[in-house]
Amino acid sequence: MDLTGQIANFHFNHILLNAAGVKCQTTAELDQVLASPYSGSVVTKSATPMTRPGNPSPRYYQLPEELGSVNSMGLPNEGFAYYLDYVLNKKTDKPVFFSVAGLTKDDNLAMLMELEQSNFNGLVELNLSCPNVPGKPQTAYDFEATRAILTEVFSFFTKPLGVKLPPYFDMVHFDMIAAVLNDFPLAFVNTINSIGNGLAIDPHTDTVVIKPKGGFGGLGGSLVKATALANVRALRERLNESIKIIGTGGVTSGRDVYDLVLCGADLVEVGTQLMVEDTPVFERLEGELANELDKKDYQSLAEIRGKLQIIS
Ligand SMILES: O=C1NC(=O)NC(C(=O)O)N1
Repeated sequence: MDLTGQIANFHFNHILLNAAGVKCQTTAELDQVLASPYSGSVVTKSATPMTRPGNPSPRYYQLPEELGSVNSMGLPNEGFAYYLDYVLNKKTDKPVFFSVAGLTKDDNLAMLMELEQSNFNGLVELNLSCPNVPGKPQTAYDFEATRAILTEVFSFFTKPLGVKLPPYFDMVHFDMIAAVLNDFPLAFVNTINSIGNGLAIDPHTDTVVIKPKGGFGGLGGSLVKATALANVRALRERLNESIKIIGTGGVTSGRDVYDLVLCGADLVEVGTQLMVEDTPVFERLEGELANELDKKDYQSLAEIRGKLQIIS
């Protein structure tokens, strides 16, 4: 059974990997994801130029009844140089994603320039959608700002680059972001980032569940699955076929992986459920995915990729 994926010149023997932010802040975590026989890759925690402690704790909360998670981490990371050192020296035959999330356009441009001039031979993800830095907007909700930064980036960047997008909820917004992205030689888009600024309440104390921003945080896990499917499907229908899609959000079972591929995903990322189960989740999900394909006598993901049927 062929459960592989392809982005640019990179072949992935398995389509599952971590979502940026989960199990990827330290070299030990990155090594553990890469070491899983069922992960196809790893993505680093989104890097800022300098190390960052992030927001005050509690800043991550697992919702009851496996509904999902709320987070306001605030981009805690070891700093750009730490991850560059890791990816330049790590021996692996799996493609690696390097995620950057500068707090300013200049920070993003500086990090991308350093990556461009380095010997890094993986894929780069420009995170335009972190919802958790107080006072900072999710850039990709501003279509002109997104066009402006991509114009500057592609004036010098030649390595495989993708963007991490926030979820959109309006068909016109799908049209507008696709019109921007189709003007650039992107290798991929990764959709969705968490659904920004949700709120959860502890019923025992009548209190919010995380400290930053009065309790407002990004939503992940099963409660975001319908939005993740919609964003993968809408962008697959609108983007040039040269722009591949990483589907992220709402994955807790092999059927969820199958559904994202049905909507057009080339790779699939796991966030909240990886926090819950750790790296054994990759083996469980791939096994369940293979069972789903078996049920319908499919031999490969290629047979179902983008093949979601509508009611005519
Ligand atoms: O892009 C991000 N998305 C999230 O949901 N959380 C992290 C963070 O807060 O660092 N960043």
